[in-house]
Amino acid sequence: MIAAVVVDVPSGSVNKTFDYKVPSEWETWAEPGMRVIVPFGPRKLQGFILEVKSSSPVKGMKNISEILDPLPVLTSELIELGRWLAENTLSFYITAYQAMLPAAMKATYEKSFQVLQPEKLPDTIAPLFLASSEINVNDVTKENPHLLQTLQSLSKEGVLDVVYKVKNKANKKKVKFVSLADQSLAAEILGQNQKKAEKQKALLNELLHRPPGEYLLQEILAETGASLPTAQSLFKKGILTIEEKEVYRDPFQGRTMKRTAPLPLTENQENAIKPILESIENHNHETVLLHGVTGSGKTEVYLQSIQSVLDKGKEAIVLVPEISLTPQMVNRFKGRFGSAVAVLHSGLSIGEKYDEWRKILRKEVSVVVGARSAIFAPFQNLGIVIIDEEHETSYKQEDHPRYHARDVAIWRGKYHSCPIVLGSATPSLETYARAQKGRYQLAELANRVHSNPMPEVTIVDMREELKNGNRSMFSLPLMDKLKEGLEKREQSVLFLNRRGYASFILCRDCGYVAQCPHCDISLTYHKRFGELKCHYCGYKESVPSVCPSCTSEHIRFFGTGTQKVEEELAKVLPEARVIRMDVDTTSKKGSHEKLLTAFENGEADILLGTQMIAKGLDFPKVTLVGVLAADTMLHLPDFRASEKTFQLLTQVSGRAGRHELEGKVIVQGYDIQHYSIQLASKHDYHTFYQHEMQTRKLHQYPPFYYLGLLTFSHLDLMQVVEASEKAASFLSKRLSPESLLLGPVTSPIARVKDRYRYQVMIKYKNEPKLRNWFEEIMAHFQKDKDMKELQITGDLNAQTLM
Ligand SMILES: Nc1ncnc2c1ncn2[C@@H]1O[C@H](COP(=O)(O)OP(=O)(O)OP(=O)(O)O)[C@@H](O)[C@H]1O
Ligand SMILES: [Zn+2]
Ligand SMILES: [Zn+2]
Repeated sequence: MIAAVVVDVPSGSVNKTFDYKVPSEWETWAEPGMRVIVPFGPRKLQGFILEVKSSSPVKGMKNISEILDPLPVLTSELIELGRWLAENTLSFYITAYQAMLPAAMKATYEKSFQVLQPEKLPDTIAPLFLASSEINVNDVTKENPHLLQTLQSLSKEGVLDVVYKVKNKANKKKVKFVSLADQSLAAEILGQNQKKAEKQKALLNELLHRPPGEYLLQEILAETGASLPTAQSLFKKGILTIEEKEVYRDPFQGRTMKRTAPLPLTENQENAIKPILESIENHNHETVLLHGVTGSGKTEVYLQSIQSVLDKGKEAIVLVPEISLTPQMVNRFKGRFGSAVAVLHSGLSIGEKYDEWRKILRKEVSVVVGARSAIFAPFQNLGIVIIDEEHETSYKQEDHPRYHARDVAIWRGKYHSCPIVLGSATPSLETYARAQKGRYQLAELANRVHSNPMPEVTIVDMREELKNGNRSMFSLPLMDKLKEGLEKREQSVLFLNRRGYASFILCRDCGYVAQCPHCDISLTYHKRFGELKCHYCGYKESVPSVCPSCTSEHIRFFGTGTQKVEEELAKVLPEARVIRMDVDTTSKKGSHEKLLTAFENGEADILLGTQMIAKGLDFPKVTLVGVLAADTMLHLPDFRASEKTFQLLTQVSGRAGRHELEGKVIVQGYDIQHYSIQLASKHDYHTFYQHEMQTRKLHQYPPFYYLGLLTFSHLDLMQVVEASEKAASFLSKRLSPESLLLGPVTSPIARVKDRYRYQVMIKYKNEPKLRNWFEEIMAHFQKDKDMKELQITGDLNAQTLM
């Protein structure tokens, strides 16, 4: 039997399978999708069996060294998906497969020296091998780096051997369980009148009073004050059984979840769920866009759709952006489906993630709630995928493999003939446009549940405030409302948009922000060169000392941090209790949850935070939402700036007045006339969509064009310029006349880790060979010896140009 194996070397020359012999004793065992260890040159590497076959034209095949899994970890579906993924994201097969599995399953490699001829060891080296005939290369490098060269030459002479080992990080957690082995013996000991057996008796007493069965040894010891040796001596006497068993690390241990029952759906929800249920019922693939305003009850529609999938014995994946994967969110799913739910997110330890993932593989759960990579959950009977907040940019992975979870979901939906539900209050333009064209079905929830009104939004012009002598970061209307909330004992949320901070220049008198004359994009301030620059076309100008629009001298970089806001609050509202949530206060594990719970329990009046408080939160007592700098993001060098601003303002406003109490939103900013702010305040997605589509069309951006992006980086500026120019001219000779080639220009982040970055951008509608051209360019420079240090990344559907 022959196994075709893809090995763990992410490189163009080995981006294919290699044939290995399967030793006859493993023939009944080896299957596609299993991890194996194989010899590769002098090394041993981890790999995946992609195929087993009976013959191979290859001569002198080596044997597989080891099979790591008792069962395939990649299903046949995932093997196929990995191929598609690698080809469409221009990444290596091995990278695609590794992205589908928990990090714990990726091998680490160890190299060590082993003594073959001890008598030939020189005196300088011999002491190293006193304790063992083998030493780890890493230990040598750490402790005796000067000996490394000698060791290497000794291995060339055959005195030492170099041994390569593959280490598996995936470890299972084992825990001891205890039970009574002999009830009558136990009773006997309890009856004896021995003083010193006090602890033994307590232990036995505890077990005798519990229903027969096994219990965590740790727990019984803690309960009775007995020690491990006490238990062990009872085990030796045959009174107890102690057994080690594998357990899952449970990040939700000890938490009681209130079970929830399905709510009777409103008429709107009934209409919205119809196309989803139909797709489930008819067993056909359909992508449904669930466009529902904040608080319209989208989650209940998800829950009931999942229920109908589970009723059919199938499984469900729910994707949630990392940032809104809060305990509150998870509880809504665990509360409905209990232990049938696995959770995958980056807050879990490597071991916890591995355990959650194995529950899926072993079919012990049927619902997964997780961030982007949960889309690869190895379900074999998938019945639905739900992507909540589908517009979130975090669904696109900005590293190899550069996949978008939405595309993977739709691929899997076709494979399993099941519905994909994209939910959002502010769908991405791409998605809404597809729904308009009929490629997706559109289901709308235009009102909040029980017709709660959308909160009233007031926009405050901070230029006016400044003119009237208010130099504080809080406008008068916001101060009034904050005070009112305090008096009424209601809660407020203050949101500070930190992205885009200090990178642009703003006139505090007229709101002027410097724009590129060619690209409709704000210019970015480069402090080092004292200039303003366009990251799309390379246009630059020097920093003005007075505002070009109103000649004011109040032209400066803009920015405030949450900490500063907190200090200000303490000055103007000393009686307010404030919880601050930002990267600093939530870095410790569990702190995120602790802060939210404290706020929910009414331990604070004001929740102050960044992006991380914008989404998914549902607090009944929140009546006021204040947005401190609504327009900062507008000036990022990003063609999605308006869309992101609209989305964010809508999400933040959605936190107010979701229950009985009426909500109010105050939005502060300088550039408040901008349509994304004006339309968000009116909760008018449709007009925003129309307006933004026109802008995108005019400037040839998605969804009218796809963006292809090649990024080059090199330590040497000349090399990177040369390579990117060559690539641009190669492409310009081949692209169809409808496509546009822009660049090469420096990347928005012009240098990372001392590497200069350049990019070439292609705006295209239909360029079926673009993938091949990108591959050709990459292969060309890989062969070029002078370009060894050059790195190229390609993206056929870039979401951002950073
Ligand atoms: N059919 C229903 N009957 C009664 N209450 C409902 C119903 N559906 C949803 N709700 C309640 O309405 C509130 C808002 O619903 P939900 O959070 O699902 O909205 P959403 O559209 O997901 O909001 P967002 O996009 O802001 O997260 C929740 O408290 C939910 O329990
Ligand atoms: Zn001005
Ligand atoms: Zn420009």
